Amino acid sequence: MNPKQIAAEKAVEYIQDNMIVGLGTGSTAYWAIQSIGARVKAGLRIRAIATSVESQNLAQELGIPLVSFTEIDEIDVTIDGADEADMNLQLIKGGGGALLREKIVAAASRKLIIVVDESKLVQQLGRFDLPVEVVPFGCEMTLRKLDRLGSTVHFRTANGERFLTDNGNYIADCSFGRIDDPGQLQHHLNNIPGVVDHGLFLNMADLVIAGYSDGNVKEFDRFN
Ligand SMILES: O=C(CO)[C@H](O)[C@H](O)COP(=O)(O)O
Repeated sequence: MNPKQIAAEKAVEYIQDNMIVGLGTGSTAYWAIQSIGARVKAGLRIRAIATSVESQNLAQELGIPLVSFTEIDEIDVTIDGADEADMNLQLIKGGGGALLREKIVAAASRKLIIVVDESKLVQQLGRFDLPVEVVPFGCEMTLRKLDRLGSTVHFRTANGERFLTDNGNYIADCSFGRIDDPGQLQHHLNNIPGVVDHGLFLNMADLVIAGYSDGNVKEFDRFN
């Protein structure tokens, strides 16, 4: 079994009948959705809310009942991936471009479980370029402001075009190098008009579950 699948299947053990479940996005969350789908088929009764069109489509294909925020105001548990997780459970997310919906869902969740393979565990955030979602209007100006924060920035592309998020925005991938003070960077990013949100998920994760290539799985919580 691959390490992403090992971590994802461990996380799905936390799901119980009658829960509202947040479905993450990406190749690790994919395995969690597959495993939830199998449990639903076997009789598990849950309702889910997806963080992207891609995950929503997959959930529908697997027969997982979906809800929207008009019907609920709290999510019991969300299982999502990450691009980096440090030992304080601070994260970089957004490699798949779904960071805005992921953050809305994470912020509405009583428990956020992050599933990764061992390569995502880092001493310090910053090796992975930080994805920042920006509104198309004035985006060149917004890019300059991101650049002035000390990053090397470029717009993400897909098939030769600027990548568009599910919300119709662009992603600026920002290389800051080692991020010594994620809280301060978050503060600066939140103050740039045109920045919708960014991939720093600080003090949000309750548990990180890491899968290893030797078949092991480890759980890290806030107090490790
Ligand atoms: O934040 C994300 C999508 O926006 C993903 O969770 C993150 O990029 C990890 O993806 P993967 O599990 O495919 O490595």
